[in-house]
Amino acid sequence: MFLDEKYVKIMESYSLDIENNKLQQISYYLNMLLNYPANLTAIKDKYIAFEYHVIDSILAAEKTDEFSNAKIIADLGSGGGIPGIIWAILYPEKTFYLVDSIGKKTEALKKFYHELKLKNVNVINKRIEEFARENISKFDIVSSRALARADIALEYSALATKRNGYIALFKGPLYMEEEQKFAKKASKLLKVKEEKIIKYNLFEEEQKDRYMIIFKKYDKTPLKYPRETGVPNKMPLGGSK
Ligand SMILES: C[S@@+](CC[C@H](N)C(=O)[O-])C[C@H]1O[C@@H](n2cnc3c(N)ncnc32)[C@H](O)[C@@H]1O
Repeated sequence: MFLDEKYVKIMESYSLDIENNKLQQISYYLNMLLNYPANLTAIKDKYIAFEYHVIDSILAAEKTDEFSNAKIIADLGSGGGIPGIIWAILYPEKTFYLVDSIGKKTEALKKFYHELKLKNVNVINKRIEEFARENISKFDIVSSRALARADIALEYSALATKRNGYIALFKGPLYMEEEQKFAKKASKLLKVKEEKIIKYNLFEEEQKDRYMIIFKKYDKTPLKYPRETGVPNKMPLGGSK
């Protein structure tokens, strides 16, 4: 399989060392993602997409210690498969559940994992609120990227997370400025606690700050959460938008 040297250079610039066969699979995935007939990502330049989507997913996982022991992980609102498909390529020994309510996205995800011959991916076409009620305390880590404001993402994630497991939210700097106060209110109700904030940078020149916000589930989440489908987003636990 052809491997674009520029991807290797980008990886090196972040001091990342990924086996060649995995990098080839990631490059094949990115090619499918960017050329898929339905629009799955706004970014059309493959090198920018590589940095914005792929490096973001890799750095987030590598910098999160909790990730190394996790065996079963959910990616809520996976869209075109970020981070779920990239993580499934990188960590074949872990099992991933990728959830999205939009049928054309889950169809694309099924095609991608089939083409990539991934054996560790489950794609679920469902609203997250329903998925959570059917998968209580199942996951070591429940993660999401660009899904919703932090308090809403927490309500979606908490029930399906194991006790002493983690919720991992991909966020930008606006988390501290705008979302943290909402997340705090929701955390108390859901029995989760913000444990740490992991910072990393994307794009050398612009130094784009990215954050993984890690919450620990310290007790059982009351079964009334997540509330009925659509309610978490309409009436967020942290207060009105
Ligand atoms: C902005 S996209 C992000 C996709 C991907 N995680 C990424 O970073 O590129 C958010 C995705 O979440 C899905 N989504 C939002 N709310 C949802 C819900 N309540 N249940 C299931 N999927 C949901 C949408 O369909 C969409 O594909």
